[in-house]
Amino acid sequence: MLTCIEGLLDAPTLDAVREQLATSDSFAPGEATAAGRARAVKHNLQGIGADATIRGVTRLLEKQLLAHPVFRAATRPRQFARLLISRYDRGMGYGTHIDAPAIDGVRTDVSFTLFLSEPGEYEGGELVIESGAGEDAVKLPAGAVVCYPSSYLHRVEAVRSGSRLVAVGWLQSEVRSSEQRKLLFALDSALARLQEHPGDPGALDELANVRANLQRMWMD
Ligand SMILES: O=C(O)CCC(=O)C(=O)O
Ligand SMILES: [Fe+2]
Repeated sequence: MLTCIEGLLDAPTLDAVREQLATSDSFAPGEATAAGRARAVKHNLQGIGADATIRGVTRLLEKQLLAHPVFRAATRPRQFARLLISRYDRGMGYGTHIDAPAIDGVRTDVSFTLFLSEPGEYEGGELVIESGAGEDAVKLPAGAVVCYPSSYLHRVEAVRSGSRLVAVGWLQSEVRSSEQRKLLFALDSALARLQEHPGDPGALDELANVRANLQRMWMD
């Protein structure tokens, strides 16, 4: 399941982050932070983790992500494995790969991309995610995040013009199974909708769906 959350960063935070990264020259070839087969297909620039600006930005972004109720409900974070700032200038991309199962000893259950550039600032650069149902090409407004199970193959199409700036990250979830996370997320969102509008028919459909899926899961 893919979850897209718009407006995760508010405008002042987004502006501050972009300003700091625009004046930073702390980017290096991204191959160093890829392992295995991914290394050969990774062509981008990466914020250098030891740099004070990059560290400050990644800390701030982690805080914002953890403070967002929908991000929390969708991912149920236990621990971030890593957060990286990535830049794709013209001609750069990242071929089809699977993310490492663990980073620095932390299991990766959820991968996410937090967009820092507006879609109109670059051509190409779609994040294409291969879920069981086919491919989704994702290109979101600045300040939005997409979360997906780390078990999905994915790629970043070559940037044809402009520059694509994102924060990418991985986390271990309190709920290891993506199927179970999806059910809990559906329950959370139905409950929130019912609290707001008692009897909301969309929320009742969602509850009926969760019930049927649980029954299917548990029935012999
Ligand atoms: O830039 C992105 O949206 C995702 C990059 C990616 O797949 C990775 O760094 O492993
Ligand atoms: Fe990846």
